Amino acid sequence: MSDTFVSAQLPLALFLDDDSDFFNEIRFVAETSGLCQVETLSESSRLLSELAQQRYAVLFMDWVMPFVTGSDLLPVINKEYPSLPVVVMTGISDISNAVRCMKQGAIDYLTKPLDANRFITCLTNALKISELSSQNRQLKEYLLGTPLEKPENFRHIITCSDKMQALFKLIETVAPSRYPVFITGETGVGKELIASAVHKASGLKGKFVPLNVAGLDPLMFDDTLFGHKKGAYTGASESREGLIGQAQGGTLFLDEIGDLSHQSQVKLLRLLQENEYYRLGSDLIQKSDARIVAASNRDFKKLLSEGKFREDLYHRLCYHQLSIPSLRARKEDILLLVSHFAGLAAASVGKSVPCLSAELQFMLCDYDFPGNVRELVNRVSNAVVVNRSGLLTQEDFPGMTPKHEVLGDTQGNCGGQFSMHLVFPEFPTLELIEQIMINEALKRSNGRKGMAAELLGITRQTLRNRMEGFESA
Ligand SMILES: Nc1ncnc2c1ncn2[C@@H]1O[C@H](COP(=O)(O)OP(=O)(O)OP(=O)(O)O)[C@@H](O)[C@H]1O
Repeated sequence: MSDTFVSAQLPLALFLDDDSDFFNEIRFVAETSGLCQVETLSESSRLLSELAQQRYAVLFMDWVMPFVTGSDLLPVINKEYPSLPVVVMTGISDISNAVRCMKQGAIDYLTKPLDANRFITCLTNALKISELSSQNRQLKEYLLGTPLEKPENFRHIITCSDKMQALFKLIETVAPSRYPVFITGETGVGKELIASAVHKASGLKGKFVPLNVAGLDPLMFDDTLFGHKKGAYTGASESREGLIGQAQGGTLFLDEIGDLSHQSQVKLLRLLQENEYYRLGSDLIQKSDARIVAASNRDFKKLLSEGKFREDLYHRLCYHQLSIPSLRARKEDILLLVSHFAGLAAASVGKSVPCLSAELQFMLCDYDFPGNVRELVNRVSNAVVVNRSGLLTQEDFPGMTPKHEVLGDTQGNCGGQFSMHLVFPEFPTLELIEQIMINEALKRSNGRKGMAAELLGITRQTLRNRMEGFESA
């Protein structure tokens, strides 16, 4: 291993090459660039033990080397150190080799003899990628690692998903800033709930004022948002404050912002730029300090490219962005939400909370819920109201097509229409069936034992005992 060059604060780049003349050239250029410290290695067989020390920000690696070649090493490096940017260096200046390296995961490709400018650009890019992936890692650790500062701000959102926990952490980070927040997510994922959590976490003393802008023509938008002066138009017998006035010192939540007319987009842009507005019929400037939170389930890339939404307004609105995962991307929430809303629905009609048959639980977890939580709430509430037996089954959820066939009949009993000989040529033992069911439940619940136990209709402890039974058998 050679000496270390330049300042100790700089990131460390490792150069692997069996040609020591080439090292001198590299060292000189990298050293004078002041971008990084340089270490060199000439034996490719030592590379993996060197990387195991996790000291390097980037790796420049020769492709053609005796014994262990670049093509032997690259797949291993990508698997073991996926965030380490690797640049391949070789004397073979053919495109197909370059394409091969990039396909195997190299971020760039340099040909020898070295072009100093090209080398510096490549080094700068590699260091930038390394910095970004390290920031990304730190952010991920932060978002998942530390507990929420004020979990009470999120109490009304039912979830056990890590993705939602990470979103809550992000909300705690951005909420105190006064800049706009843009919330995206499919219909029914809970954008309004998240907007109100942003307001709570912001600590703003004013009110949370929601406005759904879909279907508001420009005049209605102006009147609702900005208010009017008495006599502003025929029928305006009293002056009206407007929602932006009500949101003073608080948060204005603009839902379905993708549906805003062009004319209203201009008005909103002015409000965001100047924090000023006029009431209809008045030439007195009003000041606003309301924090704007907007939401949409529309495809903004498409709206922008079709010219249906102003780019300048979009960029102002999405100073901070929050993206809510769909329910099918956090299936672990499904049964939790079902049981919460079944409890609420039962209480609202004075019934006791019904149980869920095992195959219904399978079906619910298997279903995609295109309407997300809203669809789940509606389906569960309807099922609880119409059910009379106290056991919810597939029959109580009409029109829901499971992706996979569910074993069993609609009464919650296994058997019925199911042709067992198609699956088991020989009659299976109960133990075998149990093992298959437990494996399937663990698969569907991504290994979460609590949820798997719920799916199986047994306690977590029973599941644990049965699994231990298999292991010791
Ligand atoms: N995690 C959750 N916990 C409890 N209730 C939820 C959750 N997510 C959504 N809901 C409920 O689901 C319903 C739909 O949520 P919301 O209106 O916030 O959806 P949305 O994303 O704004 O939908 P749209 O894009 O159609 O306006 C509401 O009744 C909301 O309270």
